[in-house]
Amino acid sequence: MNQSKEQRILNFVLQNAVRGDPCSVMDAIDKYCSQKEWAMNVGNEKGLILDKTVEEINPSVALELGTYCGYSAVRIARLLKAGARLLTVEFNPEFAAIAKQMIEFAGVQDKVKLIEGPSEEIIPQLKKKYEVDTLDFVFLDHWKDRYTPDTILLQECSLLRKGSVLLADNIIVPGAPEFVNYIRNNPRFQCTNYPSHLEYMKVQDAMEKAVFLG
Ligand SMILES: O=C(NCCCCc1cc2ccncc2s1)c1cc(-c2ccc(F)cc2)cc(O)c1O
Ligand SMILES: [Mg+2]
Repeated sequence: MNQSKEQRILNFVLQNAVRGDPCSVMDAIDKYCSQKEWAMNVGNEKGLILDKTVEEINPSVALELGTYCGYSAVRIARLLKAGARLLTVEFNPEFAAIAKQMIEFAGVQDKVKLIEGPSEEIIPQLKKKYEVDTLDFVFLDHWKDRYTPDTILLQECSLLRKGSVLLADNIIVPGAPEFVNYIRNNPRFQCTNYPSHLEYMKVQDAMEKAVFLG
């Protein structure tokens, strides 16, 4: 049975990166996906915006929606302080299996909890089942038409507190126009747009940061 693209990405990492070295894992994925096969990792350019946001917040509890191969989970987890944790949610079992191996190879598995399932099911479980009080940081990188309903769901589940930061990928491509409209017109959020480019391409993209005002 021929391999999936995601399996080929993982194999390239296993053969070209250094076990326990998150940066070598990120570099290997970026090298493969820019030279061999495009894939929807956040990439290095938007990854730097993600890094700066995470470093600014220094979150104790972070949530990622849309794990894919684990590139941004590794990227976020490498910056977390001792005792801090990332919960990352993936819907696709094949992707989750790849991401699990990627996260373990990078050596950040102690900081990352990979949860398999749809975001609308997992979010309401975060408090009781995953012992979350509130979220300091949320990275939205899953289905673009789920950004708005899941942002509403996070509020309904009292998972945001004054100062919680949302960062959304793909504001231009594939685009999340309904989310941009919702979040920029919502007085409970303070928004900032970060122009960038689609991963591995010379195509305009952007990220949107939204700080919850409580
Ligand atoms: O769809 C994208 N990302 C979401 C994948 C959906 C996976 C999900 C995770 C999950 C977890 C929990 N509940 C439900 C879900 S659904 C995505 C697509 C492109 C792109 C850009 C140009 C193209 F020509 C073609 C694709 C670029 C990107 O950076 C992306 O993030
Ligand atoms: Mg994305």
